[in-house]
Amino acid sequence: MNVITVENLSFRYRRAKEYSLRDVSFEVRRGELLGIIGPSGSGKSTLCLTLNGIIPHSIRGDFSGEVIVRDPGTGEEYNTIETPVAKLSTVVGLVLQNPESQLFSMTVEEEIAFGLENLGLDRNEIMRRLRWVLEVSGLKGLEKEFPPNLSGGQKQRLAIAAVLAMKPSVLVLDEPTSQLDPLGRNEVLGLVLLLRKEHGITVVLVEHHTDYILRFADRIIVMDKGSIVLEGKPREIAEEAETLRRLGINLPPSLEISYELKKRGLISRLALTEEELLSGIRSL
Ligand SMILES: Nc1ncnc2c1ncn2[C@@H]1O[C@H](COP(=O)(O)OP(=O)(O)OP(=O)(O)O)[C@@H](O)[C@H]1O
Repeated sequence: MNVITVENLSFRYRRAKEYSLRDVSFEVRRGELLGIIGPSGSGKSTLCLTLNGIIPHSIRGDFSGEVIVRDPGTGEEYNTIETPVAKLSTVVGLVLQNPESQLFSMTVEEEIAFGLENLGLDRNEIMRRLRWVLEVSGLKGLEKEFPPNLSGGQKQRLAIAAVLAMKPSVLVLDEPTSQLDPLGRNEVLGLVLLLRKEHGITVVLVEHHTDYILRFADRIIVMDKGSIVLEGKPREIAEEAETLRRLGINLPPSLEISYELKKRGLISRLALTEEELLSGIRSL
């Protein structure tokens, strides 16, 4: 079942000369982790903003095509053009690159409760959801902390927790680790995996660390100049290493090395991870 269906979507920001999205069509399937990669300026962030209606409701421009969001709980479908962002956000939660742009409360728990109060939920339900997201995001014990005092990884986990509290079926994360050190990055990506595996949340993840996407995504979309240029399973995308390189996408060392070995006929299978590379080399 598709939770999001994008059909022939094109978008040009107001006053921009060029289209940032050009005739983009794809679907997000329930329960999957869909990775999106592409060079800078290829339209990844713009695409994320269309998935919960921020484009075209808050950011305007020339918009054509459709984004249909389906709530897997109720089976209801929403065309983003006709549905307010507040409604769409209960199905599709969007986490931006810079967590600070999403945090504005005095304490961690207020930050999480804020959106819930706006949903008009009763006190008991707010407390239930608050306890749940604090637990899963690993922020328990930090309820009274002032968000700017948190580490980078904790801030981003708080931004995810605040979105998660709305109980979305789909989490869209736009380069959530780009501002983080490797420790923070692992914290955040670990949380994303946990949400998907243990809480059945569908994930759309834009990430320039291709190693993570190749290792954990079920499917990958590659964007260039506002269009989808490749789509497939990680192994299919890895086979296109030449194209990825040409687009300026960084390949993980295991893929670079195994690609060269395979080209020379030394191994038969590309390595998506270091473990796969080592076992390929051992069998040489
Ligand atoms: N608010 C805006 N107004 C006008 N043009 C914009 C705006 N935001 C982005 N663009 C343009 O749209 C195109 C796609 O940008 P977008 O940020 O979606 O790409 P991206 O793949 O997310 O890049 P990055 O990896 O650097 O974040 C770029 O040419 C960019 O300059």
